[in-house]
Amino acid sequence: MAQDKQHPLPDGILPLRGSVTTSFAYTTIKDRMPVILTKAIDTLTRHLHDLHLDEGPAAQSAKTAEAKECISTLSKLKYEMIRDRRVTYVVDNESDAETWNFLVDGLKESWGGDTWFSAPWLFVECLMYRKIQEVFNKTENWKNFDVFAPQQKEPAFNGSVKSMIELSKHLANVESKMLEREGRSLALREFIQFSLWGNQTDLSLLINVNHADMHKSQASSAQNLSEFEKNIIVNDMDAVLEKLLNIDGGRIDIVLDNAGFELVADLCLADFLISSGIAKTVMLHAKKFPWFVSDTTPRDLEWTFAAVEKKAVEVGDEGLKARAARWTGLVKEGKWIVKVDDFWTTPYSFWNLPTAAPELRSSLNESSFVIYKGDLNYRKLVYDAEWSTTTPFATAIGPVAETIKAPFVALRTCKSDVAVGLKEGQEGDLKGRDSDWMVSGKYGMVQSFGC
Ligand SMILES: O=P(O)(O)OC[C@@]1(O)O[C@H](CO)[C@@H](O)[C@@H]1O
Ligand SMILES: [Mn+2]
Repeated sequence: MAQDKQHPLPDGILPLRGSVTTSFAYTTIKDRMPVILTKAIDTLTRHLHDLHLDEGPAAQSAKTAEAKECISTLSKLKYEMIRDRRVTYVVDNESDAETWNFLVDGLKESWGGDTWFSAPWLFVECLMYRKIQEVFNKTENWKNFDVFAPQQKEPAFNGSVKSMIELSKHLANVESKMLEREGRSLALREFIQFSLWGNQTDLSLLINVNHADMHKSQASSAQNLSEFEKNIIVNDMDAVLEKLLNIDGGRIDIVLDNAGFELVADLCLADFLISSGIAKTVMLHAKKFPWFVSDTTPRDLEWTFAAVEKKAVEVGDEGLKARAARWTGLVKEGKWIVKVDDFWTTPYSFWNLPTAAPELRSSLNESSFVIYKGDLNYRKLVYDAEWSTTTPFATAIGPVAETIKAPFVALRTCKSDVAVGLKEGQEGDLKGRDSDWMVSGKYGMVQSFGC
C-alpha cells in the first residue's frame, strides 16, 4: 500500500469531526464507538468462559493468556478514545501498518488535530477497526477471530431469514419468466431497491437492536417497496437502469457493505445481473478484515452460502437450497469473482484511490459499472466533509469524477452528517418531517455519476 498524502479538500470545506459537539460524528465517537469496544470485550470474555469448558488445559492457558491481553488492550483503547487522547500508531507486521502510521504522523499538518475528537471522523472511525484488528494480529491464536461474528453478525443473519426467503422466492419467480426489456427493467429496479434498503440493517448503527426482530423492518417483498420508495430523497434510478440495461454482458462491480440481510439482497441483485445476461461477470469487493462491525469479509461470504443452505434445509425450502448451491457454483465458475484490496480498509477517501491504490483503479476502469454499497462508501466518495446539501454530487466526488472511468451508483441509507445533491428547499422539508433524517437510516439515496 502506497504512502500517499491525504488529498486536500477545497478551501473552506472541512472534514466532519467529533469536535463539533452538535454532530452525529461527536455522538458516534462519544457514545457508539465505546459501546462497540465494550461489546468486543464482552464477546471475548464469553469466549474465554467457553474455552475453559471446551478445551484441554495446555491449549487453554496459551489462548486464555492472549485473550486476556486482547481484553486489556481493547479497554485501554476505549479509555484513550473517551478521554480524547492522541491517536496511536498501528503496531503489527501487516503490510498496511506503515501507511497508517504515515497518515497518523500527517494528521496535525493535514487537519490540525490528532486526537480522537479533533482528527477527521472518517480517519478515527476507520482507525478504531484497524486497532481492533491489530490487537488480534499480535496473537498466535486469535488472528482469524472475527469478534463481531458470534454476537452480532450471526444472530442478525438468523433474525433475517424470513426476509431472505421472501427475497429468494421473488428472484425465483422473476427468473421463471422470460423477461423482455420492460420486465427486466422492472425486476432490476426492484432488486436495486432491495439492495438499497438492505443497507438499513448495519450493525455499527443498530448497536442495541433486537436481532430476532429484524424481519419486521426489512424491505423484502415487492409489495412493501412502494412504501419505502417515497423515502428515496435522491433518485437517479431511471438513468441507472438505462445504463445497466445497455451493458449486455460486461463486468459489473459491487463494492459490498454489510453481511447479513444486506449481503443476501446484494447477492440476489448480483444473481439477477448474471441470469438476465446484463453482466457476464460480477466482481464482489469484500473487506480484508472485520470492519465497521458488519462489513462483509470473504469468510462472511462463505459463511453466508453455507448458512443459507443450512437454513433452507431446516425450514424445508428447496428453492432456497438451490439458490445457495447456485451461488457457490457462480463463484466456482468464475462468474462471481470475490476480491479483496487493502484500500477498502484504509482511512483514505476515494479521492486518494488513483494514487494510493493504482492497481485497484486500473481494475475499476475495466468495469462496465460500479455499485458502491452503503453509508461508508458514500462518505468516502464525498470525502466525509461538511458539504452543503445542495452541492452537486459531481462536485462532492471531486477528482473521482475524472479518475475512475466506470459509471457508478451509490446506494446508501442516510446514516451520517453528509448528503449532497438535494434540491433547494429539500433539506428544510426533510427537517420539518424528521429532525433525524440525515442519520436515522430511514431515508435512502440512489445517486449516480456517468449515467
Ligand atoms: O457503511 P454502512 O454500514 O452503511 O454504515 C457505516 C456506519 O454505520 O458507520 C458510521 C457509524 O458509526 C455511520 O456513518 C454509518 O452509518
Ligand atoms: Mn458497513
